[in-house]
Order: sequence, then C-alpha cells, then structure tokens
Amino acid sequence: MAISFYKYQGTGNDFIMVDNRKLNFPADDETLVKHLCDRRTGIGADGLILLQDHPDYDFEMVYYNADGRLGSMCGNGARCTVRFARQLGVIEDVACFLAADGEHQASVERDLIQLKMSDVSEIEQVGEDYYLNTGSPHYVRFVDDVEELDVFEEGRSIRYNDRFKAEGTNVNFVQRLSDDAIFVRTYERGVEDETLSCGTGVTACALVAGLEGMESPVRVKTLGGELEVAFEQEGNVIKYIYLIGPAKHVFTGSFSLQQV
Ligand SMILES: N[C@@H](CCC[C@H](N)C(=O)O)C(=O)O
Repeated sequence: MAISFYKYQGTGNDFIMVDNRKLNFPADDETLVKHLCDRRTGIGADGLILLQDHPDYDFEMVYYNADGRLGSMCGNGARCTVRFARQLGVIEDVACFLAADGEHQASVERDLIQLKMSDVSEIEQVGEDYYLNTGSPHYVRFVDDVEELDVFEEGRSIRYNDRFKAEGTNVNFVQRLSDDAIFVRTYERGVEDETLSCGTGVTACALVAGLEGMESPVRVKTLGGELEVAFEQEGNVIKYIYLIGPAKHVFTGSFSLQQV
C-alpha cells in the first residue's frame, strides 16, 4: 500500500507529515518512523507528524521524534501542521487543535503562522542557567558567542548528565543580540543532534530573556531563520505566549510500507 506524505519545514526544522484521517498509520512502529526520518536511507526529517480527526477539535497533531519515539509538544511542527491543515482544507485561516500538551489556537497570516503556546508557571534557576517546560522540556544557558560554540558536544553533556539522562531534555544556548533580539541554537532530544531551529526552545529562551528584563515581543534568530515570541506576565504565570514565524510545504511523495 502506498502512503502519501508531505514534507514541511518551519525555520529549517523539518517534518514528514501524514494525513492520518482515513489511514491507520502504524506509528507505534519505532523502527519505521526512525527509518523514514533517516537522512541517508529514508526521506529525512527531524520528526514525523500525523494529522488526525478529533471529535472536539479541528484536528489532532501527533508528533514523533526522529528516533521514532512519541514526542511532546513541537512548536515548529505545530506551525507546519497548521499550514498542512490549511492546504488539506481542514481549516480556513484559524484553527483550534489538540497536541501533546493540550489545546492550541493558531492563525494563518500569509507566510506566517501565529501559534498560541501553553501558559508557563515555573522557570527553575539552575546555577546561572534555567530549566522550564514550554510543552517540551528545555534547559537554557546564556553564552557570549553562540556561533563559536560546539552545540553538539556542550548540549550532549547536559542532556546526558545525571539529572536528565533518563527522560532527556532539549538544550538551548542563547546570545543576546540587542535590546529586543536573541540568537538561539538548540540540541534537540529525540534527534540527539543540533537542529536548525526548535520552536518550543525558542519560546523557552524568549521567556527567560523576559525574566531577565527583555520586553515582549522578542525577535529570535536561529540557524534556519527568524521567529518572534510575544508574551504577557500575569502574576506568577506567563500567558498569551505566541510563537510566530513561517512554515512551508517543501515537496510531496509516497512510500510503500513493503519497501521500507
Ligand atoms: N523541534 C521541536 C521540539 C520537539 C520536541 C523535542 N525534540 C522533545 O522531544 O522534547 C519544536 O519545534 O518545538
């Protein structure tokens, strides 16, 4: 049986998208998902996303990391899924959908997808670093020169330290560029490498920059392009968090489960 897929990317974080509304894609097969995401022997992607029906929402997004495991929230993947839902005619220009961390609203504004993220109520300070959950867990470290950094080695040493090695964490390195801009590079759990951009990571870094005095909206440079994060502090909770940036269809194809 041939399965159609759609390749999307959001600031260089790339995903295999499958319209699972009428299929029963065997995503519990970790080896299959890992193989499809492999950049040498498969299609190649940072993750695989199923768009499926849900009785209470416009759609449900189910996200798998490139290692084949079910993931948590993916900010860039969610923006791509909204663009995909628009392409399929599942939504018009607004969406209310379900992801691993709950309900999300989004809107399509020409090239940009504006995605509402979950509220954040806790930012833990770890020495001079920070740890928080923006739908996925993120460790955040400020550095003077992020371009010079070996993100793979430094990220890996934090991701596999005693605290994180069982569950894992994404690790972000941030450089302040100006009063309203930061540059973020991320080592992603589940890809176990640096990716060109990580939406929940960019969100985490912007919120930490906010904690340190930067005003919303924060402009965020990544290796794959620019994003913007807006937020409001209400008491101890950070609310109305929006991740804004482009999401693009790259190509369409099909594969056969027998050949994989
Ligand atoms: N690329 C994603 C983050 C995906 C989640 C992460 N790999 C994890 O498992 O924690 C994003 O754009 O947010």
